[in-house]
Amino acid sequence: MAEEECTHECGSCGVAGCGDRADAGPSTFPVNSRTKIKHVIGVVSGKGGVGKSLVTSLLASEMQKKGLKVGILDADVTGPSIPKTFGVTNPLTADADGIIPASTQSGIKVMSVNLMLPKDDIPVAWRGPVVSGIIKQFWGETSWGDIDYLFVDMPPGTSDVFLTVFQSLPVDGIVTVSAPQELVAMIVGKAVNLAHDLEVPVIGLVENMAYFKCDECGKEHHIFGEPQGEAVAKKYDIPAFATLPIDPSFARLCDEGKVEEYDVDGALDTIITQIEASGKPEATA
Ligand SMILES: Nc1ncnc2c1ncn2[C@@H]1O[C@H](COP(=O)(O)OP(=O)(O)OP(=O)(O)O)[C@@H](O)[C@H]1O
Repeated sequence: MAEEECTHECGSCGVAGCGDRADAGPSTFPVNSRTKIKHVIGVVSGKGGVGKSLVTSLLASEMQKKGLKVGILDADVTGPSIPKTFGVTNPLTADADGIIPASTQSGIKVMSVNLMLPKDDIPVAWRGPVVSGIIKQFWGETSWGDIDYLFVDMPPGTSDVFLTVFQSLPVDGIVTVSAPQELVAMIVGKAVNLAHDLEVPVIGLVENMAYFKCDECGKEHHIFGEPQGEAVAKKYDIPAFATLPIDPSFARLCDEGKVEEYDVDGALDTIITQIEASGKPEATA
């Protein structure tokens, strides 16, 4: 169910995305004067640890390599991993116009709560309304500049952050990430159905860790069971589908903060083509 239990006391309620609010709907949160974001793409997974942040990072890197202007809003506020994946450690700064996002080696702009903490191992244990407030700040108080595609790395599952982002930011569509286990596919179905409830198009499905290719025999082994992403994509009418292998170099490059150096060798092209094809003319003016 997409709806929160509503007390109808909007003034004291922090659930920014509640459908009963008078100000509900896309673009509820304004942007600052130095921001022009054309398209917003959410990256979601029904379950943690399936590679959602990796897929966000790879999609962003691939689109940046194509010459597009790309940003990442790390909405996984309690488990932020984007700065580490890109090796971004500089603390955020601000000027009179707003917060200045960090920049990766290739120029992807990044906003993440980890860039606001004095040490990156300090835990963030905040309730939903506070987390929603942070996302609002990342969206509205950041001087993003010109961005063609802003990727929003969502927390896993379908928490109230999901509602905040999808009802309050002008999201063009979502890319969902799964791994081959049946349970994960079932949980992805929940995220897809919620996106449908919120009228957010599902652009693509990436089945991560679909196989492991043996260096010696060249055979593909299905470590986590038979891939089922294609069937899941068909079942939910998701227009683009892609797979990524289990590749130890992903983990190594993420740990070293060098994810931009990975060459996906066209593996995400179907998703990228669909992202480019399905964008609304313009998300914010
Ligand atoms: N295909 C892969 N091959 C090898 N390692 C991978 C692969 N995909 C992800 N990993 C590794 O698994 C770990 C979890 O990945 P990631 O952080 O992207 O997952 P997540 O779904 O975003 O997790 P959470 O939702 O809990 O934040 C990372 O260390 C990442 O490098």
